[in-house]
Amino acid sequence: MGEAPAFLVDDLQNEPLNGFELKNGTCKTITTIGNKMVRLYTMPCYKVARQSSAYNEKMSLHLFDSMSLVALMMELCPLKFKFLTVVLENGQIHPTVHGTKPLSSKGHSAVFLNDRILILKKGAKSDDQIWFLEVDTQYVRQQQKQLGTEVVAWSKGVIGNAEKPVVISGPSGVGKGTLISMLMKEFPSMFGFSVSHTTRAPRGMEKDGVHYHFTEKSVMEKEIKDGKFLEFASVHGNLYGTSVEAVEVVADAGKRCILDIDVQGARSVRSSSLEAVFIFVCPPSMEELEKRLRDRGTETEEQILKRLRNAAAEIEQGKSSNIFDFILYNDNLEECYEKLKKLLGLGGCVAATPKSAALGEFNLPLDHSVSKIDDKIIINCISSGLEKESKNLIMLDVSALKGGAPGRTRGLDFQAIGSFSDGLIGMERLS
Ligand SMILES: Nc1nc2c(ncn2[C@@H]2O[C@H](COP(=O)(O)OP(=O)(O)O)[C@@H](O)[C@H]2O)c(=O)[nH]1
Ligand SMILES: Nc1ncnc2c1ncn2[C@@H]1O[C@H](COP(=O)(O)OP(=O)(O)O)[C@@H](O)[C@H]1O
Repeated sequence: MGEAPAFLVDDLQNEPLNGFELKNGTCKTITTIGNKMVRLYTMPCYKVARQSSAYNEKMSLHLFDSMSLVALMMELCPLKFKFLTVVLENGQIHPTVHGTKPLSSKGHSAVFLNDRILILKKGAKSDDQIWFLEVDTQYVRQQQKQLGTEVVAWSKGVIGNAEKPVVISGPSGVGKGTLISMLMKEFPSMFGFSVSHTTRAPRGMEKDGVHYHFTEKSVMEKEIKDGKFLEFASVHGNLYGTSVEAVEVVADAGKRCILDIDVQGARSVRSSSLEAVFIFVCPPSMEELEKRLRDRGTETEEQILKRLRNAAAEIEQGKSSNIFDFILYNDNLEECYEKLKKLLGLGGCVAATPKSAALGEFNLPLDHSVSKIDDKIIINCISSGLEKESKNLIMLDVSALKGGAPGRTRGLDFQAIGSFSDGLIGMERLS
């Protein structure tokens, strides 16, 4: 994060170009988005001789196209290449770049989609082929307003949709962790836990990367500034937060994500673009809550008292705010668990199989051309056989995009719509 992207943004008045222009074999893709002109540079077969002795062995001479070149230059010598900056009006600025940028590829095609650019990486693996560079989306505009700088944001494109994540909140000691563990144990292939970051110290049995990502306050604050977090809050004197990646990796694995976060975090998620189911867990009484906290034996007396003080306010907010879709009373554990399953649609004996969010097999060959008709991107894949050249047409539907930067852009759909060779178009060759 924080690097400048591989394009220039010019003032429109300098070169009034409307719409989208993709010049095959030339060095750039030009498009206008909002009040910016975006040029995506491609430099096929650009020769890079490594100067730095530290890298001599690994990469003395390479042929790079734009994306691999850019990826490497940003990593190895970011200051030397001015084209890795955004130019606005008369001045140059380095935009804040959110999201994870694509790694190197053998080339790319780009398609303009009003507020963002769709990038198809050539020869990449099926789960790494489709990327979006957001230039004027709601997320980008929000971030620009907040940060007071130009912002662009990367997100990876994913075929299909993920199931709505489940946000579970409630006071400390109410039984959230216990209920979540039961769910994950009974439905291991269906649910995945969003591993939060926290600045609190690990408890005896807690493992870094499993229960939490234990981190330093200064590190977490920097990552929050870089846009890595979906939400964060100060809870019981420590910083807690859900990284964008923590939720996306669960959905990438085709699982439904469960978030155990406090009421402030739930409120932030509610007002974010992430659609989720919100559940608040209440104790049967404050006395029972205190008993559970004390019996758990993981906190000092001071910490217990702090958690109990915060509990009353949390319960009031949980019940009265319109953040939560459901309120569950955790009196008898088994009964509460059954209710939880029911409201997640798991009431019957057989649990529904989650829809896999993983990418289907979609291999974009090096040789292809791209065109756009409304919300459909038509990719014309050309492959040369022994005797003749054949072409396959793939349609990528971008009409139902969901999510987006700085995480994943979901809701993509693709279909093979035909093939043609010898000038005949159709699913079958006519004889
Ligand atoms: N906002 C927010 N709250 C979190 C996150 N992770 C955990 N929490 C909340 O922080 C509070 C304290 O969590 P923890 O220290 O594990 O204690 P416990 O709830 O007593 O087990 C709980 O209310 C959690 O739901 C997070 O990523 N974001
Ligand atoms: N319904 C229940 N009845 C009695 N004890 C419970 C119940 N639910 C959870 N507990 C116990 O209460 C303690 C706190 O539960 P935990 O899941 O750690 O809470 P939280 O994650 O909300 O802080 C644990 O020792 C757990 O075994």
